[in-house]
Amino acid sequence: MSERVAIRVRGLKTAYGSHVVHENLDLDVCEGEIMGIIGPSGCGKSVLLRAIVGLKTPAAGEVEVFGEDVTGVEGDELSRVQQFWGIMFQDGALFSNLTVRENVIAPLKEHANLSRPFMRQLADMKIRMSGLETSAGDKYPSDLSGGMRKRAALARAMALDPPILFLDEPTAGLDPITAAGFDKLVRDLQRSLHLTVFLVTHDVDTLAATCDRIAVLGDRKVLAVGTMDELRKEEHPWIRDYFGGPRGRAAAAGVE
Ligand SMILES: Nc1ncnc2c1ncn2[C@@H]1O[C@H](COP(=O)(O)OP(=O)(O)OP(=O)(O)O)[C@@H](O)[C@H]1O
Repeated sequence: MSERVAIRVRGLKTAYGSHVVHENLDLDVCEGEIMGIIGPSGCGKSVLLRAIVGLKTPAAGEVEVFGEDVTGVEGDELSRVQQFWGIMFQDGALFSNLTVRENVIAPLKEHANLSRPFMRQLADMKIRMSGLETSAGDKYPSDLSGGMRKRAALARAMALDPPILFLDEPTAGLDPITAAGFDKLVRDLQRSLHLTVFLVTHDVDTLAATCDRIAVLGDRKVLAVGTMDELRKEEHPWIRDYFGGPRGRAAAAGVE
């Protein structure tokens, strides 16, 4: 992890009508780190992700990515800055009428002017990097298991070799063994490609296995940021319950 900030959020406010989700939220994610984002259900983890990647326009505040102001960018400008990141949405959000290969090719078609055979080669490489057989490229999302769909979604998120990955609850709905395999994949890819990863999760095992630091959201802002060991010393009741509960203790024991 470097000291260079990959994602800088300052004074962020987001709202849906009169419902304010974030207010005066600050967060720095350093280049080359996996930052876990946790917090109670409905506290605004996914909305924060959406605000950073331009899918939710902030009511106030700024978002910078690699020093570039990306707040509220639109049109061609949005299309350009979108190449900084790949996103894996909570439900995978694969196009059900396209094969896995065509799903991975979709962002290449949109953002890169490449020949069809080259796009195919690149897509197959990403499919293999995600731990799937090349033959999975011919399958439709409905033909895959939940774990394979997640890998296919990760392959698509990596299609354009983005330096940043946004992962929204990547292990939700997976059995513990499949989830652990996915955690390892994320960690291995992050290390080998020096990715910056913004990872929204409820899964304390995922935090323990993958994250360098963790940001806890609550009360419309970031309550605390730190390593798991640092956060375990926090007095905030939700943080104490999260890390001090049976699951938190079991995850901690697993990494000791
Ligand atoms: N499109 C929308 N319209 C109105 N309100 C929304 C919309 N999207 C999110 N919200 C509200 O914003 C708040 C934060 O939602 P968000 O999905 O970010 O929570 P979360 O922390 O990711 O929750 P979870 O852990 O349950 O996935 C919630 O109160 C939610 O109802």
